Amino acid sequence: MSRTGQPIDVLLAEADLRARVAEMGAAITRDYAGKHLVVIGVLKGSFIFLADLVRAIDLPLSVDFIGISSYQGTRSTGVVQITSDLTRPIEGKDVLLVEDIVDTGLTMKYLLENLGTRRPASIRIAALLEKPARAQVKIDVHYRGFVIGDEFVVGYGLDWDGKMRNLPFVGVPRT
Ligand SMILES: O=P(O)(O)OC[C@H]1O[C@H](OP(=O)(O)OP(=O)(O)O)[C@H](O)[C@@H]1O
Ligand code: HPA
Ligand SMILES: [Mg+2]
Repeated sequence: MSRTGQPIDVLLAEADLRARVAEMGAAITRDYAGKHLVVIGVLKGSFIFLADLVRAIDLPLSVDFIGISSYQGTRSTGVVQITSDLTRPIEGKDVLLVEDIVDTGLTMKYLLENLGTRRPASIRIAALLEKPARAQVKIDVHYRGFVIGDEFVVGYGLDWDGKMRNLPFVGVPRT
């Protein structure tokens, strides 16, 4: 395949992603009716999911991003770092944190603790994927796209060493 340089087995096709993101957007629209949401994308992995999800939410909202990094290749270093911070305070705001994947849960644990100290009115997580087999901490994912197995996945924002984020589907590189 030209975008990857190696074969990828499709796990979630474009149509599966589109349908599930529409459902998630509808649920969020219902739950936050009458409120103004602050949608926070966790960079870089969330950027494609976030772009599709916000277009499925029929509410007034703002978007901000926080840059986080902990993975090298296919492994979590366990050390979570903020590489770029939010541009606005979230005190008193209803925050929806948007992630591509909750894997060990360490990134989300760190973010919930860090953002929690900024005193938002509420904070929930929308994650496209959750990998419970690898969880090291319990994270309450309020809006979950798909539960997947223990495989390392790429595409739709998810990378392998910085590459393959631009695949329009979620797949598993053949090893
Ligand atoms: O639950 P965890 O085991 O912490 O893994 C999940 C996090 O790891 C990935 O980000 P990464 O640190 O690779 O940065 P990226 O989003 O820029 O790819 C992914 O996008 C999540 O943010
Ligand atoms: O399965 C994964 N793929 C890409 N990035 C990731 N970050 C945590 N888990 C994954
Ligand atoms: Mg990554």
